[in-house]
Amino acid sequence: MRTRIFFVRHGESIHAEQGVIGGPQGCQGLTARGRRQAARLGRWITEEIGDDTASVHSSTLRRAVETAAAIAAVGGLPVSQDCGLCTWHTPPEADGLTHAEFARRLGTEGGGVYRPFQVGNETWAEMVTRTSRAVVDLAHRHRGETLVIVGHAETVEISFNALGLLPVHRSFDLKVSPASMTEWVTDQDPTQWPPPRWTLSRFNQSAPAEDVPASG
Ligand SMILES: O=C(O)[C@@H](CO)OP(=O)(O)O
Repeated sequence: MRTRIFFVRHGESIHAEQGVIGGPQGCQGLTARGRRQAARLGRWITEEIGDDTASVHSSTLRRAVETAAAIAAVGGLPVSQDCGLCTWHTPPEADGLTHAEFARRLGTEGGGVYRPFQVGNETWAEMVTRTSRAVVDLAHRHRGETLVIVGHAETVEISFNALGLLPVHRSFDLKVSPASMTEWVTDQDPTQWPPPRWTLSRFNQSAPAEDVPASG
């Protein structure tokens, strides 16, 4: 029994171009380039899935929902949303602010792994637990299948905690590009105790270039 999870970071997004907090209000979805990236990613991932039973799961934020829809559309895959897969649950009053304004209005001293960097924000440890729970629940429900999880830079980073069982605080950074794919695989049962051993088989990869049909 093989269980495979493709973690995808959404395509280029309007909130990143604007440099604002992209919560439910601040996220305006993908840019035109981001939509093209998502469609290309969809064609690549659909090919990689082959004949496996597969499903697509995204965070509830528009940039991830649009990316997931584009991927699911290629192979006619079922798609669902889970707020457990969202990036930081920032306070509502921060949604749509620039990062500088967020820090100015709500920044607080003594932020760390278990304390927030802004008043009312989630802590890193809380997000690791919330996202890991969502990922592990999906692996349980879909054991023996292939899952596409479409989220954020943090969703991909936290796959190292959820599946690789790294400690909550990492002593190195991970670069996760928009429209990238990271793949984890296990031949063990994801519902077993002690936890299964997963293999990180690809990290932060972009869809390969496609042949452009000759015109005329
Ligand atoms: O919300 C964001 O701006 C970032 C946070 O690092 O995540 P992503 O761009 O991947 O959604």
